[in-house]
Amino acid sequence: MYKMELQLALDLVDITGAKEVVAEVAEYIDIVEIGTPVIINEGLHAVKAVKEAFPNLTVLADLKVMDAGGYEVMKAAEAGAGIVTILGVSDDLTISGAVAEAKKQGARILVDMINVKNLAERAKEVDALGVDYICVHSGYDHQAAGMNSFEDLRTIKSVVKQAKTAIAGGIKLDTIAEVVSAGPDLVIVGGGITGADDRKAAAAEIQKLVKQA
Ligand SMILES: O=C(CO)[C@H](O)[C@H](O)COP(=O)(O)O
Repeated sequence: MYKMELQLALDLVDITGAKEVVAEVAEYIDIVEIGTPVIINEGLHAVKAVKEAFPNLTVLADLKVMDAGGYEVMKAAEAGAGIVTILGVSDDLTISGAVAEAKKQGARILVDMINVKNLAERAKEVDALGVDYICVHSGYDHQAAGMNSFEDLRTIKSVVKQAKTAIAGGIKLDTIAEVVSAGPDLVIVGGGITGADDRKAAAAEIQKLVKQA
């Protein structure tokens, strides 16, 4: 049965803060992302700590790997990551190395298409490499310039045949309905939950819309 998933992205916290936020909203999310800034600051210890504290949640390590795909995936999976991110702009060898290692480790690969220029063409290529998710993403710098990835989601949905599709970047309560109606398999929300006055209520409301899809 088709079931859209919700991922909480944690970017601006340390390990203690990450565990506090997840404790508040765990019942509403399917996947918890340990964001790139957290891993830069804390290392893969953050992935390990969150997985140990919430063993029933899938933990995504947002490593945004660009090279040495197999090695990086191995280390993240050993720390407890169920999903690891690789950049779509990486070489095919990096992506296929990551996919092969993920298979060995029982983990999955999400390819982040941030800053990919030839989106439809690259999405087709990445799909053929056997990745699990292909994610369109407006990063913080794009968001600050008023951009989003809603149209990009439609583009990849029209060409991707095997992988699940995902969307990230600035999704909030006021845009979640539009995102959901475009039909991604995975919706990634960071600040829309972590920056809300009532994080639990925001997560509950976003989850409701995601699960109604
Ligand atoms: O990967 C990221 C930034 O590079 C973020 O985790 C992603 O954009 C989701 O966070 P937000 O909803 O706050 O934009």
